[in-house]
Amino acid sequence: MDFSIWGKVKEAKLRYLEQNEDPRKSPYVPIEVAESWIRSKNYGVDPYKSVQAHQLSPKEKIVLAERKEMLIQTAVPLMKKYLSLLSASGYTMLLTDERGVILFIEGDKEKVPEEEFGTIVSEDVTGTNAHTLCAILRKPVQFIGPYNYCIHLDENIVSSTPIFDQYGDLIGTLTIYQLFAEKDIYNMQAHSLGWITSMAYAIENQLKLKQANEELSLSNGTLEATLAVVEGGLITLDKRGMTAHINNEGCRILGITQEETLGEHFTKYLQNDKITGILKDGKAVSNHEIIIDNGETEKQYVMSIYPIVPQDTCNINDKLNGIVIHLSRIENIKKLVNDWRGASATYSFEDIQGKDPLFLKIVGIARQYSKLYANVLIHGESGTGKELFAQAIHNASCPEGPFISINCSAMPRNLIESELFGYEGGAFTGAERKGRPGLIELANEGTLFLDEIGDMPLEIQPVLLRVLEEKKVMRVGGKKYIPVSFRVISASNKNLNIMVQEKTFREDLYYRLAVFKLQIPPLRKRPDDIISLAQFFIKGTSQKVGRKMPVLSKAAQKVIKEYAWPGNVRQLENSMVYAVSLTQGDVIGAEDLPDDITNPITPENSRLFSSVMSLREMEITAIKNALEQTNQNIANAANILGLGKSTLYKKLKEYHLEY
Ligand SMILES: Nc1ncnc2c1ncn2[C@@H]1O[C@H](COP(=O)(O)OP(=O)(O)OP(=O)(O)O)[C@@H](O)[C@H]1O
Repeated sequence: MDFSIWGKVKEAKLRYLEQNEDPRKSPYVPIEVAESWIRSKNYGVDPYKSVQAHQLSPKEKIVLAERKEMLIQTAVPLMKKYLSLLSASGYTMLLTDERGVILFIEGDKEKVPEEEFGTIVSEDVTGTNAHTLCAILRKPVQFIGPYNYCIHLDENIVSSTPIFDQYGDLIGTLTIYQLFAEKDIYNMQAHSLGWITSMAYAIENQLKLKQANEELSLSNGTLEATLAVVEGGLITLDKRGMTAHINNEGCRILGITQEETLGEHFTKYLQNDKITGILKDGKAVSNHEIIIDNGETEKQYVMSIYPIVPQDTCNINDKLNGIVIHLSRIENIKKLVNDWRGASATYSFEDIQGKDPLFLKIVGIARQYSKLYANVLIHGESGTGKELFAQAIHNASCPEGPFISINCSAMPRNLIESELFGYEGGAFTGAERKGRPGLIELANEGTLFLDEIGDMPLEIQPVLLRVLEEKKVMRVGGKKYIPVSFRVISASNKNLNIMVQEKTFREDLYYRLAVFKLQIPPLRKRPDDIISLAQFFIKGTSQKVGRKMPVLSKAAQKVIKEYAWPGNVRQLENSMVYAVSLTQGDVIGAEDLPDDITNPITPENSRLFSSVMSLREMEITAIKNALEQTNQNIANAANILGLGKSTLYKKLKEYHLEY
């Protein structure tokens, strides 16, 4: 820099200030400086006033301190260090933000105006100065005193350099200035621009490093947080199969701690061919069923494995960096399946109506049973409410678990085994490719309700017994056992004790099922409940169809009280639905009740019907004959009868016929 022009610049500035002579025409004034003088004049800056800086408001200062925290923390220690190294006095260093607001000032304070954090020293306030010009030009500048717009700064020499962030955005300026009168000026000033540009460079590098570290720790934190909330176990292995990461759920599933797994080969805690496979061929595995023994229990999980490959890789075999294993509880999937197939219990103990003392005692016993996780056998005539009790017990003990109901009499014999136990892919002709879990597997952690258990085929009984004893099930055609835990509630209207004596039901299975027994009394044995139950059903039906609840006439009450109700509560419910639908007015008369209730077949009047067979009897006889002729073949019998197979099953159930 040529310091001999000092006086020439001073003169040019005075001519501009006093005679308004265009400074751009002076050969001694750089064009950027001349233009800045013109802007300063237009801003109304007074060049003869020594202190004219403004302060930010206290609130603005707080915001600024937060915004520039990282820059201040990085730059200030460096500035202090450089200043302490300078033996000569008379130096001042200034750090500003990109708008020209002071962030830090340090040095020979006696010789510079008293400025502090938050002071605005921008071009529009203090006129042309080195740091604002360097910010405008986005490059280092060196200033001789008279370049400054204000006269009182004429004796300074200043070097300013911009500071950029990692994205190339201007975030501040670094300035060093000294008084012209100081000794050794040529020598020192020649170096000062070099000092501050290298300092700014060092600040920028440190900032980049800090920012990169911050981003890394943010992304690490995000990853950790994500892995912690992800449902299921997550394990990351490197390409050699060594464990790089495992989340808490993963540890819980495997029954191990992070310390035991990290850096260890996966085979130490999880033996699986699929994992070995993907480490070799890099091919993802999705939804593979797996059984894991965590040292205490064996549980079923669904495992998916994903290869980790660089984003730009097409051929994963060459560049597998590692794999991510995801383990989720199979119960989540089963729950979904059960929700879809409506495998849940709707009734609870509150839904069981009745005030008969004997009946209430049974409800109390059932409540006790629900607290103990043991199998229950419910005996009672058809329609007495056996399933209602089963659902209530289930809901009182494990409402979250599935309630899988199986009607043993309605299930086709040839399908019962695969329905109950499931099957592996290709186990038999017509089996699905991937196989299917059975109802017992789906009942895991819930209740398996075996309705009409007396109709469970004898050949299936030992298999069911084994499942109940060993608490594990093997699918048809399968090779491995799947652990299961469920409560069996079975129901029967047949006397299983007699069936055991007649050897049509296995004794060992009977004792497994009948840990607790419930005997539901028929409706005729609790006459006090008949009218209240009838009214309960009338009310429910009227509400459903949105009409006023009709009253049960005295005559109707007499009829239903005297009737024997062979179909029990179900028959009473159906009769009340019928009566509500038939009644036009507000009263249900005896004539509104179904015929079989008002004119029951009694020993006295049965003679009238003896020569004529009822439709029901005719159907039963026809079905029996067809089954006999076809050697119990349902498909052929249905063919002979001109019925669909499912209709025939329904009728067999309805008439309680064996096949
Ligand atoms: N005490 C009761 N309170 C209210 N409703 C009842 C009661 N008992 C039975 N019901 C109703 O009667 C109908 C038949 O009950 P449920 O199906 O439980 O009988 P079940 O003994 O299992 O019959 P089945 O032996 O024919 O399978 C259901 O609609 C049930 O809600």
